[in-house]
Amino acid sequence: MKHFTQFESKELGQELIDLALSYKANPRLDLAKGQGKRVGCIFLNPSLRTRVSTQIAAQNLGMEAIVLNMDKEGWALEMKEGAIMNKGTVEHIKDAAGVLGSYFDILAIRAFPSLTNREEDVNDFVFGQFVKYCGIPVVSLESAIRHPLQSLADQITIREFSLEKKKPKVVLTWAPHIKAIPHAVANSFAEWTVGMGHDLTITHPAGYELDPKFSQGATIEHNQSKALEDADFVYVKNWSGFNDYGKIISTDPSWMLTEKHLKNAKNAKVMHCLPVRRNLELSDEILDGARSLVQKQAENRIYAAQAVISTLLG
Ligand SMILES: NCCC[C@H](NC(=O)CCC(=O)O)C(=O)O
Ligand SMILES: NC(=O)OP(=O)(O)O
Repeated sequence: MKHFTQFESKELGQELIDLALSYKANPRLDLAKGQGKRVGCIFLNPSLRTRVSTQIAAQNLGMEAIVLNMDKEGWALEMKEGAIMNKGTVEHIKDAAGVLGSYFDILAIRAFPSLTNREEDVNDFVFGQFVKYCGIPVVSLESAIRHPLQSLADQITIREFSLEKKKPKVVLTWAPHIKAIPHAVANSFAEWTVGMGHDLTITHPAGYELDPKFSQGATIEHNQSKALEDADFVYVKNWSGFNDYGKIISTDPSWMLTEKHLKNAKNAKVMHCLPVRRNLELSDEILDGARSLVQKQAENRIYAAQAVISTLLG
C-alpha cells in the first residue's frame, strides 16, 4: 500500500480490519514503530472525529502528529497550474505541498468538494494536487469523493456486530438535510461494503442517484420501506444531487429514519458517520436507543487510522 485514498482489495480490507482489531485490544502494541516519525494532518475543512482520532492513532504508534488548519491558519493556496497569482491566492500548491513533503513521513489531507464544479470534484482535483506535489505517502482524511478512513471504521464496526452464521443485509438510506452535502461518505461506504463482499441495497428519492462508479454492485430500491425489510445494518446519510450536481432535490421529512421505519427490521443496527442533524436526518429515539452504533463507529476511527498509518510505515 503506497497511499490510503480508496478501497483497494478485499484482502487488504481484511488485513486492515484484523490489524485495527488487534490495536483495539492493545492500543500500544506497536508503540516503538513510529518513533522519530511525523504525520502532518492538513485540514481545508472542519473536523472533530478525524482530527482527534488520527492524532490519537499516531500517538499510539509512538509517532508525532502535527495539525495544520490550512483553511484558517495557512496561506491561501493556488491550485491551478500556470496561474498568474495577482488575486487572492498567496502560495502555489506546488510549493506548499513540496515543503510539507519535506517536513513529514506521511501527509494526511482533508479536502471537501466545491459541489459547484463536477468535473474538478469527480477527479478529486484539490486532493490530487497535494498527492502530486508532496512526494510522500498520503492518507485521505476525506476528499471530494471518498472518506476511506470512515469506511474502514464502518467495516470494522460491521464485523464486530455481525452474527457469525449469516451474511448481513446492509442498506444505505438517503436522509433529508437543509444543506448541499458531499457524496464522499456515501460513495466510500458503497465502495467498501460491496468490495468486502456484503449485500448492499441503496435507497433514495428519485434524482439522488450516486455516481454509478460507486453504486455499481449494489441493488437500487426507490421504495424505502421495501429496502429496509430484514436489514441488519442501516447506514443513514444525506447527499446532494450528482446528476443535478450539488443540488437539493428533496427535503421530504418522511425519509428521516424513525422506529416506525424499522418495524420489518427488528434486529437492524443503525449507523451514521457523524456529525448528525438530530430529528432532521435521524430521530432522537434511534440515536439514543439500543440500535445505534454511531459511538462505536466513532471509537473505531482511532483503530482504523492506526492500522492505516502502521501499514504505511511498513
Ligand atoms: N466527515 C463527516 C461528514 C462531513 C460532511 N458533513 C457535513 O458537511 C455536515 C454539515 C452540516 O450538517 O451542516 C459530509 O456529510 O460529507
Ligand atoms: N465522521 C467524520 O469524519 O467526522 P469529522 O468530520 O468530525 O471528522
